[in-house]
Amino acid sequence: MKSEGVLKPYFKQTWHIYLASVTLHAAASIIFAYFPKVLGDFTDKLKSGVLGSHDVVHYSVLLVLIGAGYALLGGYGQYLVMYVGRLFEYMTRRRLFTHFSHLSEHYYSKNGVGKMLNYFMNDVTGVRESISMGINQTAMASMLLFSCVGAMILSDIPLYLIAASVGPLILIPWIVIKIGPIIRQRSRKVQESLGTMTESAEEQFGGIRVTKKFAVEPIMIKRFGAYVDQIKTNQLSLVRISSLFQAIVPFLGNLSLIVSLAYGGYLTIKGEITLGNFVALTLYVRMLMNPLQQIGNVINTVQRSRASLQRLNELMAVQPDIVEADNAAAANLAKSPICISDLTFTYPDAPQPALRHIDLVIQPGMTLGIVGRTGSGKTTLVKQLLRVYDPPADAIHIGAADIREVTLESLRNQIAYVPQDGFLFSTSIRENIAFARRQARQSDVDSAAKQARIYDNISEFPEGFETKLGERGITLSGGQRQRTSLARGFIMQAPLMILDDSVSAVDAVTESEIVHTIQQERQGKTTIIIAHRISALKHADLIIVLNEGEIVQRGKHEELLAEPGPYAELHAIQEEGSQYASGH
Ligand SMILES: Nc1ncnc2c1ncn2[C@@H]1O[C@H](COP(=O)(O)OP(=O)(O)OP(=O)(O)O)[C@@H](O)[C@H]1O
Repeated sequence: MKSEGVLKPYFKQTWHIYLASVTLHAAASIIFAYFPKVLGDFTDKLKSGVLGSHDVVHYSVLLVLIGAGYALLGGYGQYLVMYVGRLFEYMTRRRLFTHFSHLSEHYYSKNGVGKMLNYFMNDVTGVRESISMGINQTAMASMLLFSCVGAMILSDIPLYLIAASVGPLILIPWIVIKIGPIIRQRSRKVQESLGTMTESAEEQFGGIRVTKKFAVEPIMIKRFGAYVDQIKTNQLSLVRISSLFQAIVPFLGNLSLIVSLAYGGYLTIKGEITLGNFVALTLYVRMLMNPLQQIGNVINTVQRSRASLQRLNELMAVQPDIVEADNAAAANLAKSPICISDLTFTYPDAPQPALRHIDLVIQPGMTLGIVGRTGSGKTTLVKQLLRVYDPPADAIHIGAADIREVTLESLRNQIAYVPQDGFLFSTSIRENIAFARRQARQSDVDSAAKQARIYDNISEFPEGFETKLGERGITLSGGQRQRTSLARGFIMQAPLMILDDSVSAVDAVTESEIVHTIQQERQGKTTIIIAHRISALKHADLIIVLNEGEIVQRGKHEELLAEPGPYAELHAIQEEGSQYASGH
């Protein structure tokens, strides 16, 4: 699959609007180029004393028509190009978001959210400026240049006078070529430092509670201040070169004006050109200044946005790590066993495997418990079943099919994965629970909430299930959050439910109620429970103990208790703890 980049699909859709806009700009510029000619003719008639009152009316009407035509055509052309510019932002942000949503977890673990936001905001806007303001001004300016030079050549103004007057202006493109790359390089530095600051801000806002608890605000402020300082330094260096550029261009324009006034004035006094031609020449030179300056500005903007465009195109070219196989077929997790054989998995760039030689069969309908110390590979194992990371070929089969040849949609629709820290969105509790089942009835939401033992808490909120969470709403406690995301898992009634330490933040009594519900509600359906507390999984049909990516023990609760090993040790520690807690 080849990426089309961001501009190609956009221009495919909008080229006719651009064509209309450029045509309107061209027409406006041609009309406007008549302005000095009309004034020149007027001056000549005035000077030769043949100007009658009907001539005054004639010239006035002509000037009004030129002004109105320029404003109407140019204005409408401008509107069109601004309109398509906004369309670019809209289209590109939508495409970027769709693309982001297909990228794998691995991509996100390597690229911070701040970087993504930077792509979304600054880069898209930067490119939009180039292709709306840039194209608009380039079209307008080049047409005006073309028309002015054409009109001057067609008039009686001698070519050598035109050449001398316009000469300094010709230096402008040279200046642009010299200074442009420096501007581009400095601008890239500004963008990079902005990206770093956004990333840091995002992380620090995310971790603000931790910062406050540890009272380390001054350190964080200082660290953030360093990023802001870096932006200031980079921006000042950009401003210096841009200002130099912005100053040289008008200076050259004024130089042209001085030459045309001095040399043109001299030739007029000598009678070699008419006064009308002198007036027209100075007006033309004045008129040429703006478009040339605009072209300079546009080149500046385009230089700056080229880096943005490059970043966006590179991003659109990133291929998701997990892709659907051509021959992918839907899996049926309700009927097919999951067979894991000799699975060894290493994270990209990791020095050693996170899972080693895993052999396991998960029969449909069974409950599997997974225990193990932190970092032993529990989450990694279930992520392989979700294909968050792809396992090696032939390592996991669902029925007869390799999991890599199963459609992602069928897999993810049939698995309810409840992580330890399920993310809740800033919307109503109802929408959070019915996240994967948008059409769920209220009765389904109610029963999922009851199963997750969160129903009573929600009912106590004045707005019940419509209570908003997050920035614009209330904040749930850690345990309430966990149970809300547990309800989100229950409502799916999926053939496979994975509880990844999903009741770690609830009290022991509630946990045992939830475990009891799981046993009842999920009879006949496959459930995987990852837990640190043995009480949460001792009812499982099979329990595996992971250590450093390997299965070191497997069996039922009683069997594992009977053999010496980490399971019995963990049980002893937890039993001791609970006896101590209950005062025995
Ligand atoms: N995205 C990742 N990239 C690289 N290494 C990772 C990634 N995620 C986890 N690991 C590493 O893989 C190993 C297993 O991690 P995993 O999250 O599976 O452990 P876990 O048993 O679920 O731990 P916990 O009980 O703390 O949740 C750890 O050494 C961890 O550092």
